[in-house]
Amino acid sequence: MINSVEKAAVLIEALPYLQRFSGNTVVIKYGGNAMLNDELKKSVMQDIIFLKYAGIRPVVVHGGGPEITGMLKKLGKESSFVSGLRVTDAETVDIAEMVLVGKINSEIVKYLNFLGAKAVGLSGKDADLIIAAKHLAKVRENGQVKEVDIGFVGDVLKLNIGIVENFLEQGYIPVISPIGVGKDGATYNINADYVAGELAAALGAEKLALITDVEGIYRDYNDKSSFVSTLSLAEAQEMIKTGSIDGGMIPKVEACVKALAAGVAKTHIIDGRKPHSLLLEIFTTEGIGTEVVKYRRYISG
Ligand SMILES: Nc1ncnc2c1ncn2[C@@H]1O[C@H](COP(=O)(O)OP(=O)(O)O)[C@@H](O)[C@H]1O
Ligand SMILES: CC(=O)N[C@@H](CCC(=O)OP(=O)(O)O)C(=O)O
Repeated sequence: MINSVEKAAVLIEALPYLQRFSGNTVVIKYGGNAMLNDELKKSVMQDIIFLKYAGIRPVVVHGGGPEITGMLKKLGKESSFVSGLRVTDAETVDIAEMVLVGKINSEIVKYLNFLGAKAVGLSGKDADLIIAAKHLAKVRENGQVKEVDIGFVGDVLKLNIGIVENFLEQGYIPVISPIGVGKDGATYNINADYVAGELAAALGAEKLALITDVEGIYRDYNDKSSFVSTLSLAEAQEMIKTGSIDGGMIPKVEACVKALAAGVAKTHIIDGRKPHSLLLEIFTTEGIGTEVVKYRRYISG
């Protein structure tokens, strides 16, 4: 057990971060792989509430990939992914919407409210928050990049961010599902990382934190000693090019790139399997995940 002096030291270590971030917006992407255990879910929810009561304005974007895959499986449909994105036919987009908006979003909202927040759920359809356009997946073949149609998968074309700003002004925690609506009237399934990156950019957030189920980024995913705690934007982009960042990590890094380019100060990839990883990353000097920053010389914090 830590003694009272050590307890006070932990609180004092947080002080400069509380001073710096109070009043600022932090976009948190809560990935489906970090929702699979009830204890950890509780720890993420508590961390979000902590941020709120520390004067920060949290905005939550959630995923739910494993739950969508599970529901599709129950209905006899196998899932397939191209460059980390789900191949989404008309039936799949309906199921994705039901799982994301009907189940996961409302569970998160319920949980945050139970813990003492005022949380409100939004899908990209509410007040036309997320206008989407069809995404063409990029596949590398024999050194060439090819575009592939993977169905009702969307990119964020435009965010009508006013509804989120209004809720933030009124003290709510907005909880957003990655479902968008196209100008063609179709519903689009959007990777939650992309939505989080775009929201962080549009809100002028201080930070983007992507909570997932790996420690952070490895230079070589098969070599766990190759963990990197800080990456520059250019290094991260190079790692996508060379293939050392692959699969579900691609949209995360692309989201970081989008946010950093728009002026977000720091982006973080955090291990949701570690209790209170969000608080540790934001309020301690060392942090515990990978931070992706515009330039490596950025002063830590
Ligand atoms: N270089 C890398 N470092 C860390 N993870 C990587 C890397 N390359 C690919 N990945 C993969 O990215 C996954 C995280 O993405 P994903 O499973 O989509 O998470 P989430 O559901 O949280 O969005 C990791 O579990 C890992 O398999
Ligand atoms: C197009 C696409 O891939 N959409 C994702 C949306 C959910 C998501 O992003 O969930 P995670 O964050 O848990 O991976 C999907 O269908 O799985």
